[in-house]
Amino acid sequence: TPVPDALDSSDAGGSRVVLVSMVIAAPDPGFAQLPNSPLVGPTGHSGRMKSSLTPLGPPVSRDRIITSFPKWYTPHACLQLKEHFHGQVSSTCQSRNTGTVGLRLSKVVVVGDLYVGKTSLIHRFCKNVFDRDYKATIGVDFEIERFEIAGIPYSLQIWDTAGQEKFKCIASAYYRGAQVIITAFDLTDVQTLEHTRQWLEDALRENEPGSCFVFLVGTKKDLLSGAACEQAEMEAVRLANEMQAEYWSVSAKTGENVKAFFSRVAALAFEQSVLQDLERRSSARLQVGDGDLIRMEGSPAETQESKTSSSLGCC
Ligand SMILES: Nc1nc2c(ncn2[C@@H]2O[C@H](COP(=O)(O)OP(=O)(O)OP(=O)(O)O)[C@@H](O)[C@H]2O)c(=O)[nH]1
Repeated sequence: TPVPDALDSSDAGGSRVVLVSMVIAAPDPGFAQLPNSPLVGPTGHSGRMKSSLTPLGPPVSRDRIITSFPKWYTPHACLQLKEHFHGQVSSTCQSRNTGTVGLRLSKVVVVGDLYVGKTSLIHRFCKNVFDRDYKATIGVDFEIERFEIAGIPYSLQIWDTAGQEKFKCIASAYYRGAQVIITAFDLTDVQTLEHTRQWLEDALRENEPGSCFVFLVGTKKDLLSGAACEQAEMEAVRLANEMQAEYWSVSAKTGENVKAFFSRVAALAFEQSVLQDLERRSSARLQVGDGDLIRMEGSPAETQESKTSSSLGCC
């Protein structure tokens, strides 16, 4: 999977211009390009891979430490109802036996119509800022957020994509390898909710079936009264269930639910990464340890036959 590296980001005529280039593929989609890896050059922009990402860097900030499993927003549209980490994950973390998970950057892609507030949501979480002025994203941009989950370092690489139709082809090149897809819509604009289906379909097309967690996020919660918000949420929850997505309402302006939402994203992605790592390691052990595991393709009779004919054909 090609790993894009943002090179430059600047303001130009009310747009955030982000130039991107491709660098050599990472071995596994979503797997960490180590921040100090020679594959990643200096970027000089907000999405730069900071050297502080190395395990020897400074500790993560206190509000990125997750010790108990973060709760859903509504039980009517959530990916998991449980309130604790998976037992196997807890014990693996306690024994610090999480393999490569601590070096992992899980890819999160944020999609949705223009002006719904994707950039604002990411900036509120990553930089704790809110900008009232609209600057359209051109292409893509990313931020990296470091967490400590159940005592293990973990990072999310959060991709902000352009909502404008004319940039869709650039943005869609970055959907691949996503562990999490966030489809955002504006709670005050029902059309943007309707469009989330298409955004999701486009993002899923670039990924393995069943490999992504999907979130549906209603933005600009501060602009709605309680009753209007409830009405909009009802529609959104119905659609979230159709999409098999977890639903959240947030406000980048006030910060409401923003941290809780990304903590939930990080915890779900982390738990899945640990479980996948355990599975990978146990199947690797089986293949190395079990002498019977060199399997022959086809039935024994076929195998024998092909062996015979091949040896007959040989001079
Ligand atoms: N009141 C309010 N305004 C918001 C909120 N989030 C975003 N906005 C405003 O909505 C406008 C669009 O926000 P952006 O974050 O740039 O939207 P975007 O989805 O990234 O847009 P594209 O980059 O074109 O895809 C800006 O003027 C923001 O200030 C919010 O939570 N509350």
